[in-house]
Order: sequence, then structure tokens, then C-alpha cells
Amino acid sequence: MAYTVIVPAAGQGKRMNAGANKQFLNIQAVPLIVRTLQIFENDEACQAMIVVANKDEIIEMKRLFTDYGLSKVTALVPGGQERQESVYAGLSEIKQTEGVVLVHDGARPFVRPEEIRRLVAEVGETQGAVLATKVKDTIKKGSREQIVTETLARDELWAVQTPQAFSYKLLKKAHDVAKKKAFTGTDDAGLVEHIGGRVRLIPGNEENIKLTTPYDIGIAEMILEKRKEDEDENRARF
Ligand SMILES: Nc1ccn([C@@H]2O[C@H](COP(=O)(O)OP(=O)(O)OP(=O)(O)O)[C@@H](O)[C@H]2O)c(=O)n1
Ligand SMILES: C[C@](O)(CO)[C@H](O)COP(=O)(O)O
Repeated sequence: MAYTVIVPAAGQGKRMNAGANKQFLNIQAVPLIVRTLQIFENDEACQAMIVVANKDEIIEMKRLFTDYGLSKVTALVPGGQERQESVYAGLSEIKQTEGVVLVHDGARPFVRPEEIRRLVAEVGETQGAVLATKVKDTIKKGSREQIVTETLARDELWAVQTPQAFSYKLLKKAHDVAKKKAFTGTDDAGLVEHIGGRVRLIPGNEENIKLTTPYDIGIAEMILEKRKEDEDENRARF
């Protein structure tokens, strides 16, 4: 099923501590944002990419799109203070009110095409879908004084990733209501849940990490090495 993807990349990357927005960090010689966009560039079902960037980074981003031949970027718009505002800015660029919209963090360069396909297949007019993995650790709630107040039932817990996929109408309504009521969520599904929308959890892959701290750079390099080894092995076999 065809879709449009909104890619929020207008953060500061403070936790990465790189002295610049992490979207421009080279991961094995290719900028993070480019690695992420290449996934959608190469996915036939992706009709358009809407990228949200910091106002003062738009020229630099545009240059990357030209250098790396990212032809599906149809809009490059300035973001807001919070991720939610940035996604809203991207959403406002969509004129076609039918169809499926994905939201995917610029900082997640490892989602696989087959995961996107499984995700998109689950979207309906009134149902969104998110990639997620089952939580492995025991999760406890704590008080301000760091005293455990509750141990949560692990079999009900999922760590949610992006892409998150919705019909345009459902996502737009969720964002409009959140804006009107000044409701803030940490992901787009949270806004859909807030208006009573149904969101399906689609088992994803642990490799689909969000590059957040310097530690994640090492993990990203390891994932790239592993993928390269797998490709070489497959090539040698056939
Ligand atoms: N105002 C914002 C904040 C975040 N993002 C984007 O949302 C994604 C997920 O956010 P996160 O990993 O938290 O990135 P940053 O906000 O850049 O990181 P930090 O919180 O460490 O500054 C990133 O691709 C980021 O660029 C955005 O478009 N606009
Ligand atoms: C949307 C998200 O990537 C889902 O895991 C996450 O919530 C973004 O969080 P952050 O606060 O921007 O790190």
C-alpha cells in the first residue's frame, strides 16, 4: 500500500553531545539523516518524503538531498520546539486527505522494508499501527524519592519505535485535538490513543534503534558490520 512519510529531524541531539544536530553525524561515512531517508527512497510503496528540519539547517539538509540523490523529498519544512510540533508542521504539508501517513524519526536508520510493509498492512481508517518490541527488563515505577511504588506486568509492556502509521484523517484529527487541548504525547500513537483511536502493536526488530546517546553510535556501527557480513555470506552462497 502506498504511503507518505513524515520524517522529523528538527531536534537538537543534546543527549548525543556531538556539538551539532546528530542528524548530520556520519555513521560509517554517511550522514545519519541520509541513511534514514535512503530506506524510504528505495521503498517502492513510498510516494513522498516530508522532512522537518531546524530553520537554520534547511540549506545544509537540501544540499545532502542533492548530493545523495534523494528524489522523493517533496517538502522540507521548519520544525518546532517539540517533536510533536515538528510532526504537525510536516502533516500540514499534506494536501491529499486520503491515504496512509507514516511518521518516522530521522534518528532511526535501521528499520527494514519488510517491517514497513507489515506495519502499513495493518492501517485502517480508524486503526493505526506501530512497530514495537516486547520489553525484556523488569520495569518498576518509582516515587520522587526513588522508592519502588509498583512492578508493572511485563507481559503487557512493549517498547514502541517508529515508523508509526495511520490514515491521514486519524492522524490529523489526533494532532488537531492535541493542539487545541494542549495535550502533549511522546509519540504520535499517544495522540491517537488520546482521542480514543485504536493502535495495533506490530512486533518489530531490536535493531531499529533510535540513535540517542554516544553509546548508540557503537551499536549502529556494529549493526552495519553485521548486515555487511550477512550480505557477503548470502552473496557467497548464491
Ligand atoms: N523539536 C523536535 C525534537 C525532535 N525532533 C526529531 O524527533 C526525532 C526523535 O527525537 P530525539 O531522538 O529525542 O532527538 P533530539 O530531540 O534531537 O534529541 P535530544 O532530546 O537529545 O536533544 C529526531 O529525529 C529528532 O530530530 C524534531 O523533529 N523536532
Ligand atoms: C517516537 C519515539 O521514537 C518512540 O519511541 C520516542 O517516543 C521519541 O522520544 P524522544 O523523547 O524524542 O526521545
